Amino acid sequence: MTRALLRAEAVTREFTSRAGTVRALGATDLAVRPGELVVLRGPSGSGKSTLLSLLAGLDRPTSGRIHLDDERIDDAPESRLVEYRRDHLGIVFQSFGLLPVLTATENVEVPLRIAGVPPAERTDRVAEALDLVGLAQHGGQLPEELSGGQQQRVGIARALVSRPRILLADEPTAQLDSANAAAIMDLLASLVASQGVAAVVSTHDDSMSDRATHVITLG
Ligand SMILES: Nc1ncnc2c1ncn2[C@@H]1O[C@H](COP(=O)(O)OP(=O)(O)OP(=O)(O)O)[C@@H](O)[C@H]1O
Repeated sequence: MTRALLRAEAVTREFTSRAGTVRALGATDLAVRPGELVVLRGPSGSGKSTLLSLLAGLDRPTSGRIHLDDERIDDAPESRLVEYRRDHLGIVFQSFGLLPVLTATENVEVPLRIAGVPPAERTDRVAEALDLVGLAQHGGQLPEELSGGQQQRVGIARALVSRPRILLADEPTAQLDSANAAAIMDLLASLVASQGVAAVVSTHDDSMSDRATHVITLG
């Protein structure tokens, strides 16, 4: 079996305030390989967002380890985590995270502009990414001119356009009706398999677990 690309071992996260200590995430193991979709499920407050933040290097565990290949990222310097996010991660947001004044094409182009990809290559890669999510004909539309499901497709195209090795999504279907939610999960599952991305996706909705390679239940 291919080796795990991203691995968490016995990670926990506690937050301490004057009111006391809250255990946001109990000891959790996770491993995801290229082409796999790991679904995180569990009730509200069970630690799904906390775990995704740790995997994204946006927060650090209280105990436990996180590896990218052979490299520990839980204790890596912040400068390395910035590179890790830039070079390896695509992130899909619950509320889509699109810039309202930019068209679908321009939104998808943003990560490539930041990465300094030349204009001609940007055009090709944005067209390819919009095509992958079934929006080849909608690139000129603003987010407000698209349905919620279409906006999330733009969000997925933007996450994949930089060809990340890892895709993280925190409740990407929470703002969609059940038909659109199912369509987005099917799309994510097929893209993960076809693009060979290692994906970790959280959801409240147990029916989404059908698309998973592995399911991790928190809480
Ligand atoms: N910065 C923080 N300080 C204190 N407590 C926190 C912090 N972040 C999260 N928590 C607590 O940790 C627990 C887990 O939160 P988290 O947001 O990870 O859950 P979740 O499973 O993603 O929930 P939801 O499904 O509602 O998004 C909750 O009890 C939350 O209140």
